[in-house]
Amino acid sequence: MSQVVLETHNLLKRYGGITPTNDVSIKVEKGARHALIGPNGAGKTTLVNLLTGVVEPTSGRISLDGQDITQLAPHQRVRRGIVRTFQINQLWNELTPLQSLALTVSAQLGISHTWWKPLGSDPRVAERCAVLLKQFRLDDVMDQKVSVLAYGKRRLLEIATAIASEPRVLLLDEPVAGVPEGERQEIFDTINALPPEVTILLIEHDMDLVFNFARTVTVLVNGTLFAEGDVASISTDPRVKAVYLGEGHG
Ligand SMILES: Nc1ncnc2c1ncn2[C@@H]1O[C@H](COP(=O)(O)OP(=O)(O)OP(=O)(O)O)[C@@H](O)[C@H]1O
Repeated sequence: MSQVVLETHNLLKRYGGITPTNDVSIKVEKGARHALIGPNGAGKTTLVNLLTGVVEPTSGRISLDGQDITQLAPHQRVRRGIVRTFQINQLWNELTPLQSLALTVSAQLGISHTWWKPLGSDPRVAERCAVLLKQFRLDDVMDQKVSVLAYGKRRLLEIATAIASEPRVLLLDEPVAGVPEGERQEIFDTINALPPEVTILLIEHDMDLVFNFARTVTVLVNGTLFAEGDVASISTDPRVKAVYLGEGHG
C-alpha cells in the first residue's frame, strides 16, 4: 500500500485580498515523482514556501509522516528531511563543486568543524563527494570555481548539494528555468536518475520535463487545486490545456 510522506490539509494563505493558497489539500507519496504545475501566479512558490516553513499559513495544516509540522521553523523542517532547491542560484561563487559538496557532506556526517582540513583527511567525505560528482556529471569541473561554471552545471550542483544532505523529501524548484536549450537534457537525465527512495515534488513550467519525469501531477490555478491525476490524464485534460494555452505555454 502506498504511504503518504508529505500532506497538506486545507492549507490557506491570505495576503489582504489575495489568496495564493486557497484550501489546498495534497498528498505526496513515498518515493513519489510528483509535479506541481500551474500558470504564472497560480501559487506554486507560495505553496513551496508554506511547505518549507518560510511562510506561515493563515489556516490549515501540513504533516510529514503523519506528524504535524505546521509550527516548525524552516531549519527544523530541514532536519526532518524536507530540503528544497532554489530557482535563483544559492551557491558560493568562490568555491569549487568539490569544496561545496565537501561542506554539505561534512555537515551531514557531523564533522563540519573540520571541513577546512584537506579533503583527503576524512575518506568518508572524499568517497561521498566522488559519488555525487559522478552522479551529477560534475567530475570534469570539480576543481573550477562555481562562478565560471556553465549555468546548467550550477543547477546540477544545486541539486547535488540538496541530495548530499540526504533529504527524505526534495522540493525541486524549476530546475531548468533559465538553462539554455543545449544544457537541459543533462539535467533531465540526472533528475530522472535520482534515487527512487527520495520523494520528489517538482515545481516546473517546462512541460517536457514534467511529463517525462512525473507520475502524478497537481495543477494549481489561482491558488486552488484545479486538477490532479497521473500524467496521461493530466496531459490530455482539455481543461488543463485550456489554462496553459491561455497563458501561452502551449
Ligand atoms: N508576500 C506576498 N504579498 C502579497 N501577495 C503575494 C505575496 N506572495 C505572493 N503573492 C501573490 O500570490 C499570487 C501567487 O504567487 P506565487 O508566486 O505563489 O505564484 P507562482 O505560481 O509561483 O507564480 P510564478 O509561476 O509566476 O512564479 C500572486 O498573485 C502573487 O502576487
